[in-house]
Amino acid sequence: MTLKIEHVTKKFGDFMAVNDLSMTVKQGSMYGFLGANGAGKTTIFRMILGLLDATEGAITWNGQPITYASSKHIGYLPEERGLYPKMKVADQLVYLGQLRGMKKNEAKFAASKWLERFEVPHYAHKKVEELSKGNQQKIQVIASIIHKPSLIILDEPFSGLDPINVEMLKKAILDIQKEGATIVFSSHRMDHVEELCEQLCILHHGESIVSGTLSEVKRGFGLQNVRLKADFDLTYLGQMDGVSSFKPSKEGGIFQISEERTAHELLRAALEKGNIRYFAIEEPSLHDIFIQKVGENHA
Ligand SMILES: Nc1ncnc2c1ncn2[C@@H]1O[C@H](COP(=O)(O)OP(=O)(O)OP(=O)(O)O)[C@@H](O)[C@H]1O
Repeated sequence: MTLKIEHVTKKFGDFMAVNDLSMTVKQGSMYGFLGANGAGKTTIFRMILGLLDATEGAITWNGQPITYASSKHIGYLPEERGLYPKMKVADQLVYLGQLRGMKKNEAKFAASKWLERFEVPHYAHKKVEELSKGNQQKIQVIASIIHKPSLIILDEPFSGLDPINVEMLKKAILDIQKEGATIVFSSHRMDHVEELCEQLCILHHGESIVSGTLSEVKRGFGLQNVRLKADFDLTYLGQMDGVSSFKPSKEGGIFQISEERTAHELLRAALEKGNIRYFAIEEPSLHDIFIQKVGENHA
């Protein structure tokens, strides 16, 4: 069961929201979409789910387009959260579970299990509107996974959650993946994608500007970071041959380099000047890659 997106384009009138996007998400993997506001993430999710028609191209799950009939096997956390504010939490989860083919008892059991897991069992009999935004978000996440879907699409699942709840949700998502689900999510947080996803794509104005496994993306970037801390100002080293950029930090700075020998030259040059307190060659973070690639493609 593979999710395949093949040469998909979406136009709204003359506006190109998604341009010739192709990708394959393997069964049981976790795929992350990164992109600035308006990059096209939600539009792609809606097309995957069949809520929007692609202008061109095809999207299939297990070889077939997703339709209402297959929706029992799909979980979706929409960007615009859509719970019934006046309905009680447990009643709502059971109702939504039943809509996706669960028996009432099964849905009740699953609802209480997830409410416990997300540490909100005491809200079961409260109306959704009485909950804080973050807790409503947790209920909405439960609503999208309660029926044990095999494909789960989460549009910014971490937004609005505090750090404790972010960790709780990450762990839950990883456990669901371990049980075999394929998970696709969007986020503005690079670290979440870096930590969770095997594959990712950076979208910019509806086009994929970087995609692949995390290690392919990092290797393909071609630059590494050298982090140096010293008792003196390192700015002058930013001019050295082989250094493509220098970012000063509190006690030193980060140099971007394309060849490892430049790292050793930097260290040697710095040691000639004075005392070095820290030296490390680091792979680029997704944050570095995002900033650089989106910057290069900025229209
Ligand atoms: N129904 C629509 N009609 C016209 N334009 C639309 C429509 N839906 C989306 N767009 C446009 O398509 C582009 C992509 O929007 P989309 O919501 O997919 O972005 P996104 O990456 O999810 O952004 P965000 O991170 O802000 O949620 C935007 O420029 C948006 O204005």
